[in-house]
Amino acid sequence: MPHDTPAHKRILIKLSGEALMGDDAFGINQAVIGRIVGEIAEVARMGVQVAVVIGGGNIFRGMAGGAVGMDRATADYMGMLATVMNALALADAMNKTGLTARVMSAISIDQVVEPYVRPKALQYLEEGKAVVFAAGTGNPFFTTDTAAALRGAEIGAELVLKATKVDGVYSADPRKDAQATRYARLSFDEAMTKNLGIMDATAFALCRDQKLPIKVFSIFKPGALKAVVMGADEGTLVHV
Ligand SMILES: Nc1ncnc2c1ncn2[C@@H]1O[C@H](COP(=O)(O)OP(=O)(O)O)[C@@H](O)[C@H]1O
Ligand SMILES: O=c1ccn([C@@H]2O[C@H](COP(=O)(O)OP(=O)(O)O)[C@@H](O)[C@H]2O)c(=O)[nH]1
Repeated sequence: MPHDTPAHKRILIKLSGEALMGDDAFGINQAVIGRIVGEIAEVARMGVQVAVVIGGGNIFRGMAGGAVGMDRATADYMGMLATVMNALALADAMNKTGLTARVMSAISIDQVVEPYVRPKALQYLEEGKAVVFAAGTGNPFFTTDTAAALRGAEIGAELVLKATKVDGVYSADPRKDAQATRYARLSFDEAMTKNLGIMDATAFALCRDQKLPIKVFSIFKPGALKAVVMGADEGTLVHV
């Protein structure tokens, strides 16, 4: 049911690294980042407290081609460092739009960004600052989707918003199966037993146990983020 005021007070947005590439083959596209940040700033101006977990897939992924033959943990640390680069770019763009952003990293890299300290993150959110969580969970063998579930639970977010390339959860990967149909809502158990592939099982399990719902929506659809925040029927809701 749409509201006149935001339906949520504190949200955690998971932004895929690949969303920052736009149509480029690699890296960060400033025009794309500017547009995404504009949408985030709009919901922040409505009084919603915003935290972001940023991915790194546009630069490096522990499981991708560039890491073949590498020790997995080492490759994953490279992936986490990639998310730090994205976090810096995102916070820079946020600061330019008038939002005040703070980056907090799960691995210590003190000359570059401050470490993740939960009470400090909560303080920033209360002050209306946007907090960008970098370096995922700080552990190899995890993903930034799991980091989103973890940080979302830690900061008491009411909803995890998975901002991605597709406009919801489908019966099969819509990029591979044209017959796939989109769910308006589904339970965590369904998402996990059907192996729907949009998020990893660790992230789903953590959100399920913490009763933290997830909205999957397209970051490429203008206005979709605001619609989700207003409680509109946008994307797919994954719930307990
Ligand atoms: N059942 C499904 N419903 C929706 N998307 C799916 C599904 N299975 C796999 N996907 C894929 O998951 C991707 C979204 O996850 P995301 O984490 O943003 O991408 P990536 O893993 O490439 O960073 C989409 O690009 C989509 O192709
Ligand atoms: O807690 C974490 C989060 C991320 N990563 C590494 O960082 C990469 C980039 O993150 P992810 O693939 O989740 O980014 P996205 O798909 O959102 O762009 C991953 O492939 C992993 O190699 C990790 O090891 N631990």
